[in-house]
Amino acid sequence: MSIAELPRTDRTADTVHSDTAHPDQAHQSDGHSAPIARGTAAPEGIAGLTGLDGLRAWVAGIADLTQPESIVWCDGTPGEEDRLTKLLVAEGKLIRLNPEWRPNSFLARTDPGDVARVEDRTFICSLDEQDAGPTNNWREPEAMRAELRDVFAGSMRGRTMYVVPFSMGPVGGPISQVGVELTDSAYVAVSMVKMTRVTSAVLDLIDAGQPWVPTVHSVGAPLIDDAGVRHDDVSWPCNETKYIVQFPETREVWSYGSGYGGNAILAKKAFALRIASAMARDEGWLAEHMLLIKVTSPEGRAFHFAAAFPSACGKTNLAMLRPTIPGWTVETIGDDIAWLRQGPDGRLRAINPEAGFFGVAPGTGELTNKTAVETLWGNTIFTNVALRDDGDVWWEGLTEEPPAHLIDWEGNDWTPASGRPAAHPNSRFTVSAAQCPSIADDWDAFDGVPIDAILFGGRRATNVPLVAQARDWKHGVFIGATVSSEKTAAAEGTVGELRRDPFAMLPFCGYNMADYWGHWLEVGEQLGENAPAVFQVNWFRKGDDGRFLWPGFGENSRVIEWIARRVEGTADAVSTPIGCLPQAEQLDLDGLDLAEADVAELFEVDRDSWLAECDLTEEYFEQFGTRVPAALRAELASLRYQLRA
Ligand SMILES: Nc1nc2c(ncn2[C@@H]2O[C@H](COP(=O)(O)OP(=O)(O)OP(=O)(O)O)[C@@H](O)[C@H]2O)c(=O)[nH]1
Ligand SMILES: O=C([O-])CC(=O)C(=O)O
Ligand SMILES: [Mn+2]
Repeated sequence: MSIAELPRTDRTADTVHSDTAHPDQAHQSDGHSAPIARGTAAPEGIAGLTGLDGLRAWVAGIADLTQPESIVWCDGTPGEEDRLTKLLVAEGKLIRLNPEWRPNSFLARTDPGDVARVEDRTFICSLDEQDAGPTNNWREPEAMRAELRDVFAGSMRGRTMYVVPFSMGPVGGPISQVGVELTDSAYVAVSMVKMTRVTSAVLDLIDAGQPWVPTVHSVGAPLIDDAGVRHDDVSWPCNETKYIVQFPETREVWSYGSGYGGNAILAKKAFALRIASAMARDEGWLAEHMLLIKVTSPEGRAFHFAAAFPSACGKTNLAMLRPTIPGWTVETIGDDIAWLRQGPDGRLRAINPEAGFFGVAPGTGELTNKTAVETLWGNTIFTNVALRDDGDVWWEGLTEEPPAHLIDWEGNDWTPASGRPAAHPNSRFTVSAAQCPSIADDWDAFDGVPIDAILFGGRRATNVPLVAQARDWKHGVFIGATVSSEKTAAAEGTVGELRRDPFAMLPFCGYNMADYWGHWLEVGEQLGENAPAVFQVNWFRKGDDGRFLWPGFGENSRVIEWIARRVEGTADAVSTPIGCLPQAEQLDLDGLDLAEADVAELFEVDRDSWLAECDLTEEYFEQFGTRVPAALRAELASLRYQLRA
């Protein structure tokens, strides 16, 4: 057996261990207090918790607080995953899919109230409110710690607490970081194994003194109540009250009440973006909501692009793009998060810190994203998709014709006449990156890949052209800072509402957004001549009749080609106030059935609506006061000047 089962025998978390456990895990913990009980938000991070002793003390402290029935240390081995998924099936928390169609794959159905990220329950608890900024929910750290102490007290009673040590990025790599998630959800533990590098090698790094990020997760549904009475479990335990809390100074995460991936797989949005963005600010690098691809031209030249699009705006699809134009290939490096740092050669280098994909199911089909469909052949956890009568899964867009009968994501009978989606719009798949047929050979390169271009995108029915190139880095930062996009089902709220989502980081920036823009400007200065080219793209512009003007998906390769040619210096552009656009004949539209009027509209820059957009930008900047970098105000002034010319 590869897991150390460590049942608690009393409140000091005495442990027994299996003979295959990491040698140091066998050490009996001594019930030191956890960081939550330190009573101070002093920015010493986990300085007091270095080494394995520090880790054990922290685990014991959290166990004291949350009172789990047993503690299991995870090491990410296949045997462990098998054991956990079998347990989840036995508990009715996962449905095993028909192995004939989908080997070693499972379906989870969440509570209908726990289907997406909860942005209004996501908190940045910096010491100074101004450091969280107006776009984050701020709470005073001490007050939040007191509140968390209350909600986490006894929250794991009757459950197992999993200790999940993980590396973001290749273990020991120069851009990588390590962390540990404590969770009372086996679904989350298994998801972490697919999404990150869970291995006992992380414990060796911690043992050697490497700093690590502590993260705590509880579904907030103890099985034993205050009177000591045991209750039956449910298939998706969660709590109506939710907290997703980041302490950027002490680099800690606390998540309570939700089992949904974006709220509970804490290595992902909470650590790799909210905490990591604050680390990156302090240390001179970038933690971004970006996909990473390697693009190879017919002549064999390789380019690497990073692209930031808001949630459910096409990152996974672009990361797995199948070019429709001859001679070009696109390979996948990452689909959601990138960490970027200037390398010894002066260039900006990027890694994908994750090791799996937590992708949107609806809209993923043979015609739109065949690579994803192939990636999902087996070893996949599906959440909130529909179940077919033959024991396989289905979602809107997987096939053109829906099956005649399904069980929908809420467990009810469904037919095409039901008049509601069979899969939840934010239903997801969780699968390891290694299974992706388009994964690049160097996707897990120790020191990352050199970035040639950065793309910013959003979901805009109007105004924003198919593609435009920023004049320089500063203009690029202005474009990134002012992106607006229609809201999607990836977060609770009104779908379709237009909102500013700077750098696609609105829900993920762990500090003041205006300071973040300033940080980007500084990184640009540091990169100088080596700074990547910056572009804006929009696959989602619509005609008056409401249909998409651009076919998107594989056809986006035509835009990728133009971008690569711009980087290479072999494609021309026309200068407009908002940036450099391709002339129609410079973009390869061969074989596309596009009306001339539609092409014209795709590239239209309407001066009046852009001037109106400038007014909104000025208004938007106001909330950040004097923290808005002067360079961005200058960009706004220059844009207005050119639009009025
Ligand atoms: N019309 C159109 N739709 C697209 C295009 N690319 C992606 N989509 C759709 O947009 C939705 C979200 O796409 P994803 O690629 O999963 O988005 P994402 O940015 O990875 O989303 P997160 O995982 O939430 O960060 C899916 O329903 C896609 O089918 C495109 O080029 N055109
Ligand atoms: O975090 C999540 O729930 C999924 C995701 O990638 C996003 O919303 O950007
Ligand atoms: Mn995402």
